Amino acid sequence: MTYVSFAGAEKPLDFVAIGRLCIDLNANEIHRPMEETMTFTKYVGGSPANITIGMSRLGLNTAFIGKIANDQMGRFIADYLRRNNIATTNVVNDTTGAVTGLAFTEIKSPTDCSILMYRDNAADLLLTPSEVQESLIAQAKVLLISGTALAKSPSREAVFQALSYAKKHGAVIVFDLDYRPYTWTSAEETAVYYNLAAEKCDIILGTREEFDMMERFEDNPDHSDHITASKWFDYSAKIVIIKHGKDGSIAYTQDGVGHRAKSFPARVVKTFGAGDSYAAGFLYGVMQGWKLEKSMEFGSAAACIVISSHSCSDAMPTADQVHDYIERCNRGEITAS
Ligand SMILES: Nc1ncnc2c1ncn2[C@@H]1O[C@H](COP(=O)(O)OP(=O)(O)O)[C@@H](O)[C@H]1O
Ligand SMILES: O=C(O)C[C@@H](O)[C@H](O)C(=O)COP(=O)(O)O
Repeated sequence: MTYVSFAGAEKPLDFVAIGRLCIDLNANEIHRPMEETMTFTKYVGGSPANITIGMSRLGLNTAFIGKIANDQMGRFIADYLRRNNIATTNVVNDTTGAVTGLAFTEIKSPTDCSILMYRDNAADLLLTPSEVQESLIAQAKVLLISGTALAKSPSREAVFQALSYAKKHGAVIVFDLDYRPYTWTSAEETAVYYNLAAEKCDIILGTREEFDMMERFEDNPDHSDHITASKWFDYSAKIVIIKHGKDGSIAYTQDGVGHRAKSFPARVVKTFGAGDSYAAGFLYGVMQGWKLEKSMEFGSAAACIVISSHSCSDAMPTADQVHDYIERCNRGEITAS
């Protein structure tokens, strides 16, 4: 059964995301704390950027809407996007001297990872509503928004502007909750804006903890996934996915059915990047018209490939790599670390 309908060939662009374009600096010396880490490898980062890179690797026609610093880091990001066939016509250069957000990652063990973010005066949060190109969104089958871009004005208003263009032109709207507490000033403000945005979205993806944050004004004492998902079907949602890390994920649909996916075994290097690769793999599957379970399985396998690698963006797999991973797991050739 198809739960979401995507526009056909009349829309030339499969996927556009709005939000942050940043730099990941991933620790080279793994299995030690940040204090003892001396060298890092630079990659393009930022959750919506990673998802877009993932969609492009999977063969979809993609574009990005964002703002980059007018410096070497900004140029590195724009160049990387172009080399990955992501249209940058709506990637705007900052003119105020803002900088590129940095994410230093600490890899203490395969299960104990953290991120140290440098986000003061970050260019991505300065995108304005008037810089969002309606003509680009009009061509897109899917618009993906990410919660972190709602943390501050004017990026917050830019996202709401993009949402109204997407509604006007019939794009399927995907919300990856992508909650990063350090970007926000208060838990109340966070919940208010997340809920306002989620009302407008067709597909909502988040972890149990992210949905808990949104439910701070509501009654869900047992953290029930079913209760969480049900609320959104009174608005625009067709699919609500709650991710549970290694324990898999569950997708609810408007008919009240919960579709479950287990995770695959993985030789985990680090845990971050799982959600972004899962989102790319899942959305790719749904856009191919696959059943939800198969799309979720594909996302789960894509996640395993990324968490078994050093980077997030650069490790995003092709469709052949994901299919191959699933086959190898089914043959029992891959076991968990
Ligand atoms: N340790 C793991 N082993 C195998 N798969 C994992 C592991 N952690 C996450 N995944 C896969 O990635 C998906 C998303 O991971 P999750 O940690 O829930 O999201 P996020 O990275 O957004 O916090 C999971 O549903 C699962 O399929
Ligand atoms: O989103 C960021 O700014 C950092 C990412 O590039 C980073 O690699 C990461 O945290 C990925 O997050 P996840 O997929 O939600 O685990």
